[in-house]
Amino acid sequence: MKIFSADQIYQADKSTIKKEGITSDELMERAATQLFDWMHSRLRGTQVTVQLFCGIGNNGGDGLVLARKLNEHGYSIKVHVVNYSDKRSDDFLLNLERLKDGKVWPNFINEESDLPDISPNDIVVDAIFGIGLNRSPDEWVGNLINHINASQAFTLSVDVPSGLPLDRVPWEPSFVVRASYVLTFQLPKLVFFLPQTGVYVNQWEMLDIGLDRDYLNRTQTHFELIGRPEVLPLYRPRLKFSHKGTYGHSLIVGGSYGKIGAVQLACNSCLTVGSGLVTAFLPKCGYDAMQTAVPEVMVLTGSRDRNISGIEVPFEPTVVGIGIGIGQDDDTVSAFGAFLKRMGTPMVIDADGLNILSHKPDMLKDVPEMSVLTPHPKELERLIGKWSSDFEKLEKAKTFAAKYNVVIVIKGAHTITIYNGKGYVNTTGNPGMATAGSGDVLMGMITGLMAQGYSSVDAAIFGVYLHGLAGDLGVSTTGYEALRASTIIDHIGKAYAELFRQPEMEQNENG
Ligand SMILES: NC(=O)C1=CN([C@@H]2O[C@H](COP(=O)(O)OP(=O)(O)OC[C@H]3O[C@@H](n4cnc5c(N)ncnc54)[C@H](O)[C@@H]3O)[C@@H](O)[C@H]2O)[C@@H](O)CC1
Ligand SMILES: Nc1ncnc2c1ncn2[C@@H]1O[C@H](COP(=O)(O)OP(=O)(O)O)[C@@H](O)[C@H]1O
Ligand SMILES: [K+]
Repeated sequence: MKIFSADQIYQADKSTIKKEGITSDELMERAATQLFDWMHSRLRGTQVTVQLFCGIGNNGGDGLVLARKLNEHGYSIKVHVVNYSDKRSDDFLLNLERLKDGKVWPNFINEESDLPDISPNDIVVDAIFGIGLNRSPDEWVGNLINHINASQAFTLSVDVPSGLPLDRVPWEPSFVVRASYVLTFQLPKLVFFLPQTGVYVNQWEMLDIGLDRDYLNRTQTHFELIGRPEVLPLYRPRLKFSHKGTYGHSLIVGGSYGKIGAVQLACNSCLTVGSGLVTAFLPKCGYDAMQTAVPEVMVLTGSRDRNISGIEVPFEPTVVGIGIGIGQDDDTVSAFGAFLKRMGTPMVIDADGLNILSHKPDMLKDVPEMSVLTPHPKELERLIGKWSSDFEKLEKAKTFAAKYNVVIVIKGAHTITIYNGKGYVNTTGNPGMATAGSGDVLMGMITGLMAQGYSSVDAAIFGVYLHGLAGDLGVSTTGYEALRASTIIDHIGKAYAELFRQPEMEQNENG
């Protein structure tokens, strides 16, 4: 699903209004009716006080329409207009009149006003600022936002948490509503998924307000949200008359004394994701452990006991995964550099492989094009330099990926795969996966997918999604703390199955 910018969302609004021949207040009515239906279907008339904080733009207008509908259905409401500007929008003014026609008289909050009491049992509707925010809220508005945050009331934000801009980090982090729930109009917003801005959103949901499909379909975006509908078409089915050669021969190069486990995990996940053959290249000390732990994997060793030197393999691998646990000894670094020079086919490079590239940027020119680099944030920083915000991080990663024609997988909650100026934001995974070795599992999976013929970009996007899904399925049996990297591997098969599971409703309808 595409992730649109604020400007593009305004265009979508305009285009919808023009195409359907409706007025902008009709679109607002439609949007706010969705908000009301969502609340009403959950509250079912419960006598709780709903305090609505409405700005003076269209986000505030949505809040006013919602207030009118709640009032019409007998809910106990208090409406506050946060009077932060004289430039009230037409649809705000129209709906203010309609609210007054229903005998609801809002409380106007100005700079001098006392802050209203909010009980922890109230429901707060936050409709102060929407996607039109373009500078820091004034201090008194920020103080009101702090007051809402301190209330402990359930806070439902309309479209976006107020104070959160769509294209940068907040000017003042404390002047942003911490939303319990965000009901966002139709389209996901990038800020929900970035570490610096996602913290303001606990849960979120999209409400379809019927924006012009043609506009949405034809407009190109810089980011895309990756869910099941996006990964299913990438899946490459196993063919009846295939054999192990059909699914490629992966070479996993890694390990040093005390870090052989990383290679075991990567080889195991590479096999489990479907690579036809897997060979590990290790220092000698890993031989017995590897042969015992994963019998399906073939093992080659270098000449040294405790670390990798001269990487020689007597076959042409379909794809190479390299870097986990290799350390940065001088002879390992030169073996890695020589190997990069020799290999022409795309690789998956992780961990110390990336750290070596950061220390020896000359080697970057030898990285085969279309290789996949899988840094966690620290490794990324070493590679592309420091950034001042998540937005700059993404821009720098895009520039780097374009310069070397590689795919960059920025790991974390909502891993983002960067290629060709675009970012693919993953939706699976959970904090249980913040555990030793889960990155090794991912690198094995991406390698194993490339071995089977997935392109580098598809392997990265599909692999990241499947890895997160396996983690989500794993966590349902172990809980967050006890999830181990091996549990993720144990659930790769179930994750594939889950991709093709019919949703329960469809099953019921069909049977
Ligand atoms: N996108 C859609 O499809 C729809 C959007 N609607 C609503 O419209 C919202 C956008 O409305 P607006 O464009 O009126 O913008 P907002 O309601 O977010 O903000 C109102 C105005 O305040 C001004 N402003 C920005 N930052 C400020 C600050 N720090 N202090 C004081 N004033 C500031 C700006 O001029 C801005 O236009 C959306 O978030 C959504 O809630 C819905 O009504 C209908 C459909
Ligand atoms: N909070 C989180 N939510 C979702 N996924 C996470 C979270 N923390 C880590 N992960 C995932 O776990 C993996 C961790 O990789 P990495 O840091 O390289 O671990 P290691 O080096 O121990 O193998 C990445 O795929 C990352 O996306
Ligand atoms: K809001």
